[in-house]
Amino acid sequence: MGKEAGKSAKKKPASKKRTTLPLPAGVPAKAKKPPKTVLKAESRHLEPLDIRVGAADAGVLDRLWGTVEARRLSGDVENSHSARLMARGTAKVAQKLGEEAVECVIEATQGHRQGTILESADLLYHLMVVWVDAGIRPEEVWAELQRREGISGIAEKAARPKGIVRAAKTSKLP
Ligand SMILES: N=c1c2ncn([C@@H]3O[C@H](COP(=O)(O)OP(=O)(O)OP(=O)(O)O)[C@@H](O)[C@H]3O)c2ncn1[C@@H]1O[C@H](COP(=O)(O)O)[C@@H](O)[C@H]1O
Repeated sequence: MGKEAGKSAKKKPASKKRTTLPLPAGVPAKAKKPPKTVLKAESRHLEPLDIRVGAADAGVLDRLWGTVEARRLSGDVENSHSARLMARGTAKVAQKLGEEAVECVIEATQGHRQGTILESADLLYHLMVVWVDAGIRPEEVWAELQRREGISGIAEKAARPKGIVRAAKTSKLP
């Protein structure tokens, strides 16, 4: 067999992969199908309530912050868990937040709805202790959240100037 004939014999079968041809101007590109995990999350519906909610709303966070701040001012380490925790220093306060976050992650990953609610409450309590310890008022965080309202996370990330992101050594929101 000649050299050329050998080459053609070894020729791979034509790839079944579809090639994408450029679309004519004005024809919108077909939206890419989101990953399965995203579709699964989107298909989830709100479950019946696991906990009796009564008149509870997010205002409870403001009140909790106020209570923890009062405990900080009182310095009553005998009777207050919050005062005792803050007396152990910022590193301990932050460590507790991390631990509660991990516990919340475990419950959520395992799909334990009730456990996720309970761990979320622990997490938010310890977040309030972090804010009080750091001298942060809830309104400061609410204002930052409000500033971000309506800004798509994907669009915001795509719009970040790459050079600045590299210089700041962070990919977090500014
Ligand atoms: N929401 C909470 C809340 N959630 C959890 N915890 C306590 O957080 C602690 C977490 O327990 P852990 O064993 O994980 O932590 P730890 O006892 O510090 O143990 P170590 O990590 O030091 O080993 C428990 O003692 C819980 O009771 C809370 N303690 C208080 N609050 C709220 O804070 C208010 C003020 O509480 P005091 O500061 O205790 O008056 C209360 O009225 C509540 O509204």
